[in-house]
Amino acid sequence: MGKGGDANTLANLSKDQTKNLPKYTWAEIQKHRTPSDAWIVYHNKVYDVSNWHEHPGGAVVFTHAGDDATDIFAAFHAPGSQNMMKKFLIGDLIVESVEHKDDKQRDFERAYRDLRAKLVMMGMFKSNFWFYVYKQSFNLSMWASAMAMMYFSDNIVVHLAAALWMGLFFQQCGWLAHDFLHHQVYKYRRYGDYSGLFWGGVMQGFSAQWWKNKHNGHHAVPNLHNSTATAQDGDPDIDTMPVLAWSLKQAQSFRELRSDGKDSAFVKFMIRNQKIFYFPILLLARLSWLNESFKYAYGLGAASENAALERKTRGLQYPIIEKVAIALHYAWCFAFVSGFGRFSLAKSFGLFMLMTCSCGFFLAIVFGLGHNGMAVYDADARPDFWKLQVTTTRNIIGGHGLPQWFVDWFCGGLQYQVDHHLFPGIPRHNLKKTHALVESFCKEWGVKYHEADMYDGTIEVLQCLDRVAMEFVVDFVKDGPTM
Ligand code: HEM
Repeated sequence: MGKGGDANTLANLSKDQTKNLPKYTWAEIQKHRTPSDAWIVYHNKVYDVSNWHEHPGGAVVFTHAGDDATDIFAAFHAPGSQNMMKKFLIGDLIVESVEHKDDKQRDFERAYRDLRAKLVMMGMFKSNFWFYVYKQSFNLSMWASAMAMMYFSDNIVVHLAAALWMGLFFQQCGWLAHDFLHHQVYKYRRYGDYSGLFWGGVMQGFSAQWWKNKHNGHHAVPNLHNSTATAQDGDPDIDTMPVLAWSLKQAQSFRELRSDGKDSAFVKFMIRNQKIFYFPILLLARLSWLNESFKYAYGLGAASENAALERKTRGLQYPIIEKVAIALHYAWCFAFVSGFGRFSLAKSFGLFMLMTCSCGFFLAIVFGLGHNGMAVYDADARPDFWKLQVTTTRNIIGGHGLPQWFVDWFCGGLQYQVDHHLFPGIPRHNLKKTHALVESFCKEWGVKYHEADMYDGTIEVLQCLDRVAMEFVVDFVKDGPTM
């Protein structure tokens, strides 16, 4: 194990390519912002990636069409990937035309790129073999103990406890698959994919490629709204309409889909009461993800047009393994919830729902704490990479009776959500050290960094839902007929 990050990549590229290339203004770059007409900027060079659906990272490449992708590129790629960029190079950016950046902003960007290089030099991107041996052994022992409880006991209380324990096991598998599929663990990326297919597919029931499409998209544009209700240029994780809205604009977004331009009764009811529905929706999250994964892996549909297009044009990277992994998952789950053939259908279904809903809650509460109730941006108003990642994200700390060691274990590294978003390739055991540098960097450059414990963070999320619901109600009351 062990790998280095992408410290400084420009130098490798440009030697024989800089001469006689067309020069483009920033205004020109911004015109090419759709998948069929997509230009991106990387270290002041311009690349045309229009219709490049075969990109090994999938549709996420289009999230930065018409924009600067320098930092998001560094966040995702293995050293050496930039060599593949040559064939897309079409010109140079006229740096003076980038009017929205003053000298202070340029210094800031240089400083955070230097910080990244410093972290690479410090070995923060290198994983610890024994840490992951320990985490995987612990997870396997959770699985084996839940199976044994169901197999050996005839006591219903033990069966219920086993289903809950399995729900927690699924959550922990989610964190392991997350680390592997972000390529935090192995230098050789295929090993990370295989481990992700095991922990995410066989054990957790999710399609690895479905997850990458959704999760990498989220990382590229966290808390960014789609420009229209049908557009695919926003964060898929906050694409929760018509049941939850994270801003007034999002709450109103379904109007444009109706001929009368008004909100449906369903939207009005859901958004008005969204604070109440938040927890029940978390309980159902895993069911929805299982459904999306199954459809994606077996080619039966996709949750978004973006995912459907990626599935159609690129296919699955591991077509057989993906399908077998999910089939194996349901096979062992069936044995587990049926008490190895001893239980009635009703009891088996009840146990399935208990482990599925508890896992949904355990996973989604951490995701919610990570981003919900933090800043949301319109696609057009996206700030620079660092400010976007930091201001849309919340770290989770111990508090209100929950000790830090429990938070660390339960959140699986995502308690350092801010640091993880800035450097998704850093393995979780190095995030604490990384965090110290990130926090002081934010202080030095005046970027608002936020953390809260699980209780306070959840209150912030509910307050945000309530605030948006109130704004929405005021808005449609203002709009409607006088009573
Ligand atoms: C011309 C531009 C680009 C080229 C040539 C390129 C090339 C590649 C290559 C070779 C890989 C596979 C090896 C690796 O993971 O490093 C990859 C993966 C990836 N790329 Fe790109 N890329 C480009 C732009 C982008 C952009 C702009 C984004 C994000 C906005 C992006 C996101 C990703 C992601 C998330 C992966 C990892 C997928 C996985 O884990 O399987 N790429 N890209």
